[in-house]
Amino acid sequence: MTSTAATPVIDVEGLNVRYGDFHAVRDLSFQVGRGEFYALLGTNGAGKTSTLETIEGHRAATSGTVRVFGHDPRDRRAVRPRTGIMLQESGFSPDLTVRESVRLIGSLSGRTDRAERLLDVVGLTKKAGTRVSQLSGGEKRRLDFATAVYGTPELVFLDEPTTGLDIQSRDDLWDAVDRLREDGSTIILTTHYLEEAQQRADRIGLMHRGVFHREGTVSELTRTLPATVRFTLAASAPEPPLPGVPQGDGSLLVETTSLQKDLHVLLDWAREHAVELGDLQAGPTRLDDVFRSIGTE
Ligand SMILES: Nc1ncnc2c1ncn2[C@@H]1O[C@H](COP(=O)(O)OP(=O)(O)OP(=O)(O)O)[C@@H](O)[C@H]1O
Repeated sequence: MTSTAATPVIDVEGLNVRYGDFHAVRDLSFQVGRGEFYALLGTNGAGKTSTLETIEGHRAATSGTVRVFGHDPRDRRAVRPRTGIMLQESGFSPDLTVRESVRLIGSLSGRTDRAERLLDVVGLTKKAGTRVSQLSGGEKRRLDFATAVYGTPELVFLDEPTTGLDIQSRDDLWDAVDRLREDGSTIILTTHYLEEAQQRADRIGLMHRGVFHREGTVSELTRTLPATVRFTLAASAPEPPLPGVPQGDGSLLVETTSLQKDLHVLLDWAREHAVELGDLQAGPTRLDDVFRSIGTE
């Protein structure tokens, strides 16, 4: 889904956040529609946390308007029952058990759910009676997720949700997010694992120094940067049809904005001349490349 619904779940207009003289978020505007998966990404210090804290109702905007479900996010009674938040650092009481933590934090949300269901979702059933102080870092993260999605909130904030999780736990978490989406939840993700956002987000806001460097779907973000084709040629091979830049490892690197067309040209040429393209690799533009381009533009 790429379009925002008529009434956005999140509506940010001309948001500014200042810390004294420092202007951390500058005239930021964006909307997130019902059921969308939106990733807010950016360089260190870009203003993501300042923006999210304002949307979550934890921080007042210096100027501009922020609406969540059409309400001021600091109107906790209107917004909190519809929202689940997985922060980077949890505030669990170390003496409570896993089950007690889910029940306590879940009950504060005003929603209903079953702690056993959530513990099963995050693979903590066997740890239900364990005290939080005895959980590993990854287990605490899974508990964070369980409490954030208690009662299937309409809007879920996931702040670096997979940090510290092993591959199986990551896959399980993303499966659970898929199920939330099937139930219609809107997801806001921040992460430094760009491939997670690239694979899953409907739209991405890429922040740098308080503004959007780019905003749009993954293909809108990557479209303007070239993809790459890399290969080696025998010394006796004729001149290839695409200009390649020799690399230190002896390969040739071709940058292209029409990957499929240029690959055809190259493969047709290789067949025609019976040339072998050694170690052939073709890579689409990735979000990492867009990030790297921030420093060069
Ligand atoms: N309470 C504060 N007082 C003064 N400056 C602050 C405060 N909080 C954040 N800043 C500054 O505002 C800028 C944006 O910070 P913010 O935490 O929103 O960025 P971020 O995009 O979340 O960064 P990161 O990816 O490094 O976590 C940074 O330069 C930061 O130093």
